[in-house]
Amino acid sequence: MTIYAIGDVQGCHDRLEELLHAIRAASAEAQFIFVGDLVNRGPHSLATLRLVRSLGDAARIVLGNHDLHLLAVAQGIRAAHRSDTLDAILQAPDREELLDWLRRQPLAIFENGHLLVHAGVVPQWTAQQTLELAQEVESVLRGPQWVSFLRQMYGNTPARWDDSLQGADRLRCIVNALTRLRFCTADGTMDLTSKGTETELPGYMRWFEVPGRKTEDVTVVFGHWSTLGLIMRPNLISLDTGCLWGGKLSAVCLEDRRPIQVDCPQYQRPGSI
Ligand SMILES: Nc1ncnc2c1ncn2[C@@H]1O[C@H](COP(=O)(O)OP(=O)(O)OP(=O)(O)OP(=O)(O)OC[C@H]2O[C@@H](n3cnc4c(N)ncnc43)[C@H](O)[C@@H]2O)[C@@H](O)[C@H]1O
Repeated sequence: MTIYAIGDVQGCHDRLEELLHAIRAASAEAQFIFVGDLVNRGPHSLATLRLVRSLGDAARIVLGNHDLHLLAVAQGIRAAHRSDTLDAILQAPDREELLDWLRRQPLAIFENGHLLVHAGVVPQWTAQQTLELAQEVESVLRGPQWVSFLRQMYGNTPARWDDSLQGADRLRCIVNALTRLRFCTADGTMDLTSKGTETELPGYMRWFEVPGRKTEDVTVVFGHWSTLGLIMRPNLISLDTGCLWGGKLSAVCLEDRRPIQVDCPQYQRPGSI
């Protein structure tokens, strides 16, 4: 089975259609794993959601922070941001089916030696532990308490994972690592504010450059961090190539690591948000 991981689409539906076309030209039976942030800030979030859902069993996704943001806005828990492009989804006749489908998606997937998450993994977590912790959040999102979970999801604390964390703090820490992490310290303390490629905060580094992180034995595939661009290392693939910002939309074949990219017009100007 040929599987392509696909980076952050963020509502760039037409670019996604072009990318899927290019992938299928290379491999007609290809399957897809999206690394999250299907929606928001780009022009066609509704069409993107419908397209990915319509792929059925051929597509899997992990949830990103913008996908969770959509769920929270739809429940009236968060106000829409001025740069949001979610209105068409919120007004769509199939809104409930789409949102119900979205909230049942995982936050981490393991596929043939690859761990796929939206943003990152703290250094203390093994791949197996990451999947188990993701499942804790997934079961809440799929269950009757999902709206109250979203109410408690926001915030940057606790900044450091501890196995003894309980309740909302535990779930928030898991969500923040999997969907928002960029920089952390060697002991896994997260900085959830810096967005560039480097941080000047002493002791903080890119999460995937923490020496001895426990996911070094698998290939972690992630999106979220558009300023990094495409990174391919033996045990790492970074896939958000700034489609939204006038970069590219990228896919990488998990079997042979062949990248396929399409160029994107600039929908948002860097620095304007
Ligand atoms: N538990 C939780 N707690 C809090 N919030 C939660 C949450 N769960 C979900 N959320 C939600 O998360 C949402 C987004 O938060 P934000 O903080 O707004 O978004 P982000 O995903 O961190 O950054 P962004 O989307 O700008 O990232 P990118 O790498 O593309 O871009 C990064 C920067 O790079 C810049 N950039 C891009 N391309 C560039 C280029 N070519 N040159 C220079 N700069 C560039 C851009 O200007 C941009 O500022 C919020 O709506 C919130 O509701």
